[in-house]
Amino acid sequence: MTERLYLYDTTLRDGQQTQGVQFSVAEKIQIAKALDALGVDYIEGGWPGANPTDSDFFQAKPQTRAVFTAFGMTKRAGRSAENDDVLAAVMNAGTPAVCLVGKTHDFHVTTALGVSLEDNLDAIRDSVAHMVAKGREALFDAEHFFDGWKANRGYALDCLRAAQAAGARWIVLCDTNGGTLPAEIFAIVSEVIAAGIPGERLGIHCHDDTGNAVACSLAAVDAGARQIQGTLNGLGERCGNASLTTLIPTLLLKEPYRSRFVTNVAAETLPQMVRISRRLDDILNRVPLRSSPYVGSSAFAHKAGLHASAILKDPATYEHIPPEAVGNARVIPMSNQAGQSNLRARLAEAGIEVAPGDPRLSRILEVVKEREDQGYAYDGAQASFELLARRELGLLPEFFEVKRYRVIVERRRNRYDEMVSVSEAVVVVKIGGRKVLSVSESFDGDSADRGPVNALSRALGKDLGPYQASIDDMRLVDFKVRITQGGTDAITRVIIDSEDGQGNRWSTVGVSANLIDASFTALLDAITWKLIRDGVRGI
Ligand SMILES: CC(=O)SCCNC(=O)CCNC(=O)[C@H](O)C(C)(C)COP(=O)(O)OP(=O)(O)OC[C@H]1O[C@@H](n2cnc3c(N)ncnc32)[C@H](O)[C@@H]1OP(=O)(O)O
Ligand SMILES: CC(=O)C(=O)O
Repeated sequence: MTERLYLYDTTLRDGQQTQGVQFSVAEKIQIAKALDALGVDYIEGGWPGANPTDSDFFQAKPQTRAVFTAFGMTKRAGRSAENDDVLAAVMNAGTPAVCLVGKTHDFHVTTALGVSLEDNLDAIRDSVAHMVAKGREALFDAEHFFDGWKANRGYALDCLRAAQAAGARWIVLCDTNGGTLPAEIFAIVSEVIAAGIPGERLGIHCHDDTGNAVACSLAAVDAGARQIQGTLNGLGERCGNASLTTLIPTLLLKEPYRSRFVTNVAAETLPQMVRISRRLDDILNRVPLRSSPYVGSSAFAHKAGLHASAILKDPATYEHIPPEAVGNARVIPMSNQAGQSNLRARLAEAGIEVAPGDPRLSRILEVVKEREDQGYAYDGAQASFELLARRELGLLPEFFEVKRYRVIVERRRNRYDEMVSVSEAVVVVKIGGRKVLSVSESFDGDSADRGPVNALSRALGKDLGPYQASIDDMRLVDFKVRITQGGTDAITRVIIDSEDGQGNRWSTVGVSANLIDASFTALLDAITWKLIRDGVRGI
């Protein structure tokens, strides 16, 4: 028989405690809607009263199927729950559920709160009873529970019992400092259940300080807890919380969870995981983590020749699930780890069929390996790889020839008498028999200079005659620089990501001892690849 497992999302509260993350009200609304579509049971929206954004968000929150939850802390000593203004702001948000964090580690009660152990028990009892009396579903986040258990298990348990007796629907065991390991979590949750707090009322809230938040959450479920708290992409204080982006596919696809439990997340929603994860990164303006389980762009990337060879025979040889199950895609990148199998797969993706054993395949592999030895990296720059292969196969048309280019960077005063930098680029290309000179400044008068590479990109893309229509919707979206060897022989590798109006995105690479030359090579590849993709004919 299957058992119900509840998912509680705290992206909008603990996720907002991530260093560098600050959601606006509009962003919180977008994320709440995405979480609701995903099917989590609870959405913790923030701490009303703690800051204007959270207060405004609770006023503007969307209608959701998920139970909307406001977060706060137990009442402070010396006043009743009824008269605590911080708690009143939380209750005034009017949510059907309220989650209050309270101390369960004796050391924190005496040191952080500076109150007696009995006063803290009163605060838990009184605050939970207050929520229940107001008709709210009450959750109690037992802060530092695992450390508290190890220091004084009798007291930690008394805190849970106080919340239980006052009517808390859920008692959530928090590994607040994130230092507890999975086996210990399993043992302690088992002992808590044996001590009389039923698993159907227990939740788990883990932090990832040892990289084990997901494993710890699963260990708590193995021991009997029936609610998991987590965040999208594992956002959260310090190293983050248990990632729901990892947990949800695990619970739905992996045994014993798949057969034992049912969650509110429908199997049909699973292929949305990559989209939801990337949407959050977009909102945060973060580059998605390639190595994220299930949803990262490398989660199904098969770089090594042995892997790629077997994958082409049967993907199950090196994949734990089909990538489509979570909305991801298989990638077989080219690099110096590759063999002919990677190469043929990549060429086929680019629409180039080459027969097995064709001697040109070995030649392309040799060139890739030689160039990677010089500092190129093709596994993150597939468009440059395709151009290299086409060149060796005689399939690269000539579009234009770069005769020369120049960039200057000048510091000068603007009209407000402020010192500003101005980058100016000149590019001369020959298209057919015609020479074209283009000049561009990456400065619009008053605002900040956008740099020499931006100026070069604008000059190169300014007038390419017959090709202009194809490149007009191109834009440079990311620029990464890496020094591949230090000292006076330093080599610079530049990777440029470009995008067009149809949302296609491609990466190109350039390498040189000179940053500008490396950038120019990558820019040139970006334009050439776009012309090829658009089926433009050469001169
Ligand atoms: C484990 C977690 O992550 S819980 C979530 C934590 N989240 C946050 O802290 C973000 C939102 N917090 C805030 O905006 C502010 O801290 C506020 C508005 C809640 C409080 O601000 P301030 O009144 O200025 O207090 P400050 O932040 O300096 O300190 C927290 C106070 O709460 C007390 N406190 C901490 N936990 C609890 C608790 N569970 N119950 C009652 N009081 C508590 C502390 O002892 C401290 O009191 P003190 O000032 O008398 O020493
Ligand atoms: C409540 C919470 O966020 C914690 O204890 O980590």
